[in-house]
Amino acid sequence: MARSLGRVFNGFQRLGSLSPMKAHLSQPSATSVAVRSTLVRSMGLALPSPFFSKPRDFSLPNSSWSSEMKRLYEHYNSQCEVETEAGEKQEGPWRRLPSYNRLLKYATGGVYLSKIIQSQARLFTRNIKETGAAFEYVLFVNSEEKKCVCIFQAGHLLEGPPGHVHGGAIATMIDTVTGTHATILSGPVMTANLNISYRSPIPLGSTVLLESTLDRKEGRKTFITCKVTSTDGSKVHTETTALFVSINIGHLLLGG
Ligand SMILES: CCCCC/C=C\C/C=C\C/C=C\C/C=C\CCCC(=O)SCCNC(=O)CCNC(=O)[C@H](O)C(C)(C)COP(=O)(O)OP(=O)(O)OC[C@H]1O[C@@H](n2cnc3c(N)ncnc32)[C@H](O)[C@@H]1OP(=O)(O)O
Repeated sequence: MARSLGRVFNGFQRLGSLSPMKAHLSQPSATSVAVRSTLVRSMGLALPSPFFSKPRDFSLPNSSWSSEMKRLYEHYNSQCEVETEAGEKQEGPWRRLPSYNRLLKYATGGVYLSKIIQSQARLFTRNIKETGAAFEYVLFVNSEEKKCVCIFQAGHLLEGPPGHVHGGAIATMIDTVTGTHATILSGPVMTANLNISYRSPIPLGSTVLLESTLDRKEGRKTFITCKVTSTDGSKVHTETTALFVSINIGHLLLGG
């Protein structure tokens, strides 16, 4: 079981460090086949087959996305693959992270894992089916700069103060972005501390940017900072420092 979960996190880390072009399009060297099959097993990146249905990737554009959300998506997505002077395509500085409503649902594994699969659990930010109603977001990672950006459109079900986004929903997105970033940087982690300063309210329905940056690593501890701003950067909504502690995944699930 722990080994299966390890594969999930390894797949996640590889998404942060390997080119999707390399993983999916290059000649099938032994390494790329191994990487690809790990990703397929652990992250549900399966190709259509009679035996598996393809999971929904929630981070792709849908009709609820505002023009600003789409514009920013295109801005980062266009930097995931760039063209050389010779006209060849190669990986760019950014990579889009796919997003599913269950981290473990598409992993294979032993008896203990199948019990988890049978449960009704869903990722908190991806459990509302109506598009645009709650958390619409997409993450891009820049391994070179050790940065992660998230374009987030807050739907009408996230209301806190009238007409504005609930502070807990904002914290959820900060935890999601910094937690994902820390996992890419350090493997399996748990949030130990989130320290959020709320500077200005976020209007409901608006699109904002979350920028997560590695501050430093000290042993098992990964320190990350995160800023939420308006999309033009002129308004700061929140400033956060976050601490993630590396864990043994088997220890977490067995409660030992
Ligand atoms: C299934 C895996 C879960 C992780 C998932 C994360 C990301 C997944 C990635 C992608 C998936 C997609 C989306 C993800 C979405 C959201 C991510 C959400 C992540 C969470 O939402 S997760 C839930 C909330 N989270 C908790 O439920 C944690 C409860 N907690 C504990 O489980 C323990 O508390 C733990 C493990 C944190 C540490 O326990 P431990 O026994 O392993 O280590 P220990 O206590 O010895 O601390 C070691 C060193 O950290 C320092 N330290 C510890 N805590 C500190 C604090 N608060 N402030 C300052 N320093 C602290 C110590 O001072 C020491 O420092 P030093 O070594 O220098 O002495």
